[in-house]
Amino acid sequence: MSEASNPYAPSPYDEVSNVGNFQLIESTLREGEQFANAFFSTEKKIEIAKALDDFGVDYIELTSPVASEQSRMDCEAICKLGLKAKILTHIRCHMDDAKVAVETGVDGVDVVIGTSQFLRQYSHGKDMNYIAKSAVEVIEFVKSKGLEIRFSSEDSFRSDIVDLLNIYKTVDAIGVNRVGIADTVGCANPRQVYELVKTLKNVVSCDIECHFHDDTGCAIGNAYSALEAGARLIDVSVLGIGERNGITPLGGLMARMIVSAPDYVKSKYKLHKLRDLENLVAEAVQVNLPFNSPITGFCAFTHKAGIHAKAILANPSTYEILNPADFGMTRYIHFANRLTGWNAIKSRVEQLNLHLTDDQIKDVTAKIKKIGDVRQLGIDDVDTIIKDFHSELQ
Ligand SMILES: CC(=O)SCCNC(=O)CCNC(=O)[C@H](O)C(C)(C)COP(=O)(O)OP(=O)(O)OC[C@H]1O[C@@H](n2cnc3c(N)ncnc32)[C@H](O)[C@@H]1OP(=O)(O)O
Ligand SMILES: O=C(O)CCC(=O)C(=O)O
Ligand SMILES: [Zn+2]
Repeated sequence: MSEASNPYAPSPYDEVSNVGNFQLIESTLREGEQFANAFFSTEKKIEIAKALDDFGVDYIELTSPVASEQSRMDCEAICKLGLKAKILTHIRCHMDDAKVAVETGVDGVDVVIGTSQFLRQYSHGKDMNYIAKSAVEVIEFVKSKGLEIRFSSEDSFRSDIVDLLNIYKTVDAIGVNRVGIADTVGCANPRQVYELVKTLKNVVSCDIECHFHDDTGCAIGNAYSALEAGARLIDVSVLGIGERNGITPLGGLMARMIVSAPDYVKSKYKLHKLRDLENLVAEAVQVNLPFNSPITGFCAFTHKAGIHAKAILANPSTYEILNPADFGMTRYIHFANRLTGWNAIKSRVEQLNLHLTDDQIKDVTAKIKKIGDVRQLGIDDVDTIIKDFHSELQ
């Protein structure tokens, strides 16, 4: 489908939308390292960074170099790989951290500080004046080293809107490359995201980056809303790994975005590498790929009920918004169950290279459903039922 005739594409009148012009800040090696199971050796970090680069992400964000001596050395090692993606590290809004960060060889620094009352009171204990003063100091210092700098307000959606807009205005005025909005606790909904991004867009001239946690299941939807409202960059991690239940997953966002901006997504990202990338990270953090992951979940392109199977066989678009071939995947018609129908069984009969009339196929389908009523069926069971039925007719 061309983007002009695509009903899921942004309207041409929607001037602020970046749905067809977004960038990814890939944070598996920063936010993802905050996932409960994560421990990445230097070799594993390098393998993941190379795979992310090959996939085509725009930025790779790394753990703060002040987190530990090895974190600092790993940051330096990844910077030396000469990847196409720009390398960022993520630090607190403090000169001590900034001084270490700029020596690692990164292309840019992502600086963050909590602006909500919760974090101001219980995390760093600083007021907005102090935050603004230290932000200006850190930003000017990082810029003086010729590096990209992003300023982000942690817990943006529970921060006072006037405080937020003031601090963003201040950092924009001194030439920050991006400002970040962070839904640190996953409390925001798509409408709130749209409104905040749209408001911010009228206040700053730099790009807007967004970071969404998935505590309430909105991380992909919120990312989409942010882009619709004019945000340019979205933070993702492979499988969404991060603090608690994580952030916007790379694969899930690709699924959403390919529907709305197919040409852009297909030309920019090597989508057929997604499964290998997810397997690499899943193995590194010792989890299985979730069954319900968009695209790579084991049943993401499996069709089971007879009504679905019939229509899918006639035209896959009936029950698929994503084309598995775009991701190097294949669809599967699950016919070994009592919800099957004669059209699915007919397709299996043809695969087995047997010849039965439609009435005969309906009879054998009834047999399959009868057995499927009393026990779980496997492919072999159904093939045997079909072959026996066929032999008895000879
Ligand atoms: C929402 C996010 O995910 S933000 C990114 C989170 N990433 C990390 O935390 C990186 C890994 N962290 C670490 O290795 C450690 O926490 C370190 C090295 C950064 C700090 O370690 P410690 O000095 O032992 O402090 P600790 O972790 O107990 O507490 C955090 C400190 O940072 C301060 N702080 C927290 N956020 C910020 C901020 N954005 N800007 C400046 N200072 C901050 C807190 O006030 C506290 O300082 P304190 O020593 O005066 O109490
Ligand atoms: O730096 C940011 O924008 C986000 C930091 C973070 O991980 C969060 O607030 O959840
Ligand atoms: Zn986060």
